[in-house]
Amino acid sequence: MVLSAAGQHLLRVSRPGAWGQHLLLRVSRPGAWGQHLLLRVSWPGAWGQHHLLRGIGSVSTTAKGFQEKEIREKLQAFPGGSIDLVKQESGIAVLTVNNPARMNAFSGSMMVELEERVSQLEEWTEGKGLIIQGAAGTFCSGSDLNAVRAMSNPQDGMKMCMFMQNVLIRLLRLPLLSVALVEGSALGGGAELTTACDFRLMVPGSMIRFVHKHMGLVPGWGGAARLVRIVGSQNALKMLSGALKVDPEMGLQIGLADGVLEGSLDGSGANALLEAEQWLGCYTTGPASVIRAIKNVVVSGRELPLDVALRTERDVFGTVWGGPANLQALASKAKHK
Ligand SMILES: CCCC(=O)SCCNC(=O)CCNC(=O)[C@H](O)C(C)(C)COP(=O)(O)OP(=O)(O)OC[C@H]1O[C@@H](n2cnc3c(N)ncnc32)[C@H](O)[C@@H]1OP(=O)(O)O
Repeated sequence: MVLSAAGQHLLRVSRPGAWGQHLLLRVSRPGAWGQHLLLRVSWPGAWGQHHLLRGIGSVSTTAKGFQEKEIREKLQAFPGGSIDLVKQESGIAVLTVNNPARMNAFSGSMMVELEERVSQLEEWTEGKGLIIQGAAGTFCSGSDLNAVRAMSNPQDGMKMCMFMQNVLIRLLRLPLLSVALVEGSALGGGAELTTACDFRLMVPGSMIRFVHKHMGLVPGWGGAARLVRIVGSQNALKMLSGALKVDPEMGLQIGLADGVLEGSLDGSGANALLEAEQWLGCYTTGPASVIRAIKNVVVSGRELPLDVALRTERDVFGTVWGGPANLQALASKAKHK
C-alpha cells in the first residue's frame, strides 16, 4: 500500500510472472464522493493488434458508485447537436463536433454520441488516422453551459467527469494517428478535447484556452494531466492559472501546436480540412497494420512502466515481423537513402 502525495491510497497488485493483469485500486478520500475506483489494466495474451491497448483504464466502481448506464441516461436528458463520423477510403476518418448554434458546445447527448463514435473507431481495423474538427469554422466551446447548470451538484458533475475521462482516454489510445484541427476557439472542455489527440494543428486566428479557472473549475476530462505531458508543468501551470489564450504562434513555441495551417479561404473549413489531411497523410502513408503498430508502441511507451512497455513492444513487433509489409520490403531490397 502506497500513500500518494494527494493522500490517496494506491494499492498496486500484479501477478508475478504471468504479466496478465495490473490492478490499481484507488481508495477515495473519506468525505469525497465516497466511491472506490477500480482501474483495471488487462493485457490479454491473444489480443488482436488493433485491440492492443483497449481496456486500459476503463473506469468502473462498485454497485454503489459509477454506473455507466445511469450516466448515459442522465446525459441523454440534455440533447442537442451531434457527433458526426465519416470513415474515408484513405484510412483517415473525420469526426465533427456539430452544435454550431452553441459554438459546438458538448450537450449531454453529444457526450454519449462521442462514446459511440469512439467504439466505432475501435472496431475500424482499416483505419490509420483521425481528424477531429468543429462544425462551421470553430472547434468547441466546452460543456454546454445549460447542461452544466442543470448538473451542477457534485455527484452529477463527478459522474460526467468520469464518463468523459473514460471516453477521451479511449480516444487518445485508438490505434490511429489523431489530429485536432483547431479553427476558431477551443475553450474549456474543447481545449481538453484537443489534448486527447496525438497532434494539434491550428489555423491563423484560432486559440486554445483553458477557461476553467474563470468558471471556478479545473479541467476534469483528463485535460490537465495530458496538458502537463504535452507542454510540461511550467507551461501547463501558466496556461491554467492565467487562462491564457494560446494562439498558433504561442502554441508552436510551447509545443502545444504541431503545425499552423493556412486555414479556410471561404469560411467553410474545407481548405483547413484538406490541409490537415495532407499534413496527416505524411504520417499515415503505408499499410494500416504498420501505422497502427507504431501508434500502439508509442502509447505503451508513454503510459506504461518501462518493463511492461518493453514487453508490449515485443508483442506488437511480433504482429508485424514477417507480415506482408515486412516481406514485401525485404523482397524489394528497399534502400533508405
Ligand atoms: C470540464 C468542462 C468544463 C467546461 O467546458 S465549462 C464551459 C467552458 N466554456 C465556456 O464557458 C464558453 C462560454 N462561451 C463563450 O465564451 C462565448 O460564447 C464564445 C464561445 C467565446 C463565443 O463568443 P461569441 O462569438 O461572441 O458568440 P456568442 O457568445 O454569442 O455565442 C453564440 C451562442 O453560443 C452559445 N454558447 C457558446 N458557448 C456555449 C456553451 N459552452 N454552452 C452553451 N451555449 C454556448 C451562446 O450562449 C450563444 O447562444 P445564443 O445565441 O445567445 O442563444
